[in-house]
Amino acid sequence: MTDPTMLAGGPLADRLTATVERDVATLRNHDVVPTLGTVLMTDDPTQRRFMDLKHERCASLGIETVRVDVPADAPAERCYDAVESLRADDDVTALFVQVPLPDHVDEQRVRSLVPAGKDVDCFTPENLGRLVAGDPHVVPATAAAVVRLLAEYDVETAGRDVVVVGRDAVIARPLAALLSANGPDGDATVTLCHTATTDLTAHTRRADVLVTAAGHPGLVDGSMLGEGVVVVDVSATRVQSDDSDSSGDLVGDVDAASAREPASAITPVPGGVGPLTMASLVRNVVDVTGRAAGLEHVLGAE
Ligand SMILES: Nc1nc2c(c(=O)[nH]1)N[C@@H](CN(C=O)c1ccc(C(=O)N[C@@H](CCC(=O)O)C(=O)O)cc1)CN2
Repeated sequence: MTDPTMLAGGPLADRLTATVERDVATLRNHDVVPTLGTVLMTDDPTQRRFMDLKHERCASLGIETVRVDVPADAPAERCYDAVESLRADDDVTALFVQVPLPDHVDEQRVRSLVPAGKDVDCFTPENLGRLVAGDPHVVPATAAAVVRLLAEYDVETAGRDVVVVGRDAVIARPLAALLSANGPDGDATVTLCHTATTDLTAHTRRADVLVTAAGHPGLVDGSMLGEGVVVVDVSATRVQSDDSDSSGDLVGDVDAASAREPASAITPVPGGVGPLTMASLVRNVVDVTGRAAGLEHVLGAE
């Protein structure tokens, strides 16, 4: 048995982040301050931590932030108001809404409130439509991270069967659009599996590349995989560890121990897609800021 290649996201994230750091300095030299406004409406500690990490990363790169946290049980209007205030704030150049939102919040309404020009997550109907039509204005951070990871590790997608487990509009659907698009990093035959899929194993077993984004630890194990599959685990769910003092372990959807045997390559959790998602997000912050200021041409120049 050969050990699978570990598709580590950290080194790729470091390279991408270095380009962001340079471009932030360039924008600031032109008196433009990239500023990310965020909205978080959850009590989930893992989601709160992801938001903390975003703000820490922005601060370390010279990106200003405005953070609005809304209690999960607050009226939905509080969420809409938060997005509207960031939308109206001229100092805020980029806007991000963390999902999932509570059930009583109308996510479609939130999507429509985000201005397309400040959207760093392909969250608005306009930007999602452009992406599906093959003319993306912005590529959502997690989907961008998966595509970059596959390309950087020379995982071929053209003509291959990619199975995505998940069907949300922030990660799974944009990813399916990108991987099935005509051209480099695309040309795959993509199947989306979800809770109503009758025989998940039949799909996962014939995948050349399996991407899981379901948020269900242990949903996929080694017995459900075909020989040589490339496994990209997007999910990161915190589960209680044996050590009751710790805050728990971060795990993906795939049981990594049993997946090692059939897989030819696999992303670690943590340390796989997550770090690259963060880097892609700050890249998007700089790109939308530069575009709005008419400074697109100076980005990436150094
Ligand atoms: N609107 C969106 N909401 C959410 C998305 C998204 O892409 N758009 N994805 C996740 C949260 N997320 C980004 O927003 C995110 C997830 C994971 C990480 C990360 O750095 N993970 C590290 C571990 C970090 C740790 O130590 O806890 C890793 O996997 O190595 C960053 C951002 C849900 N919501």
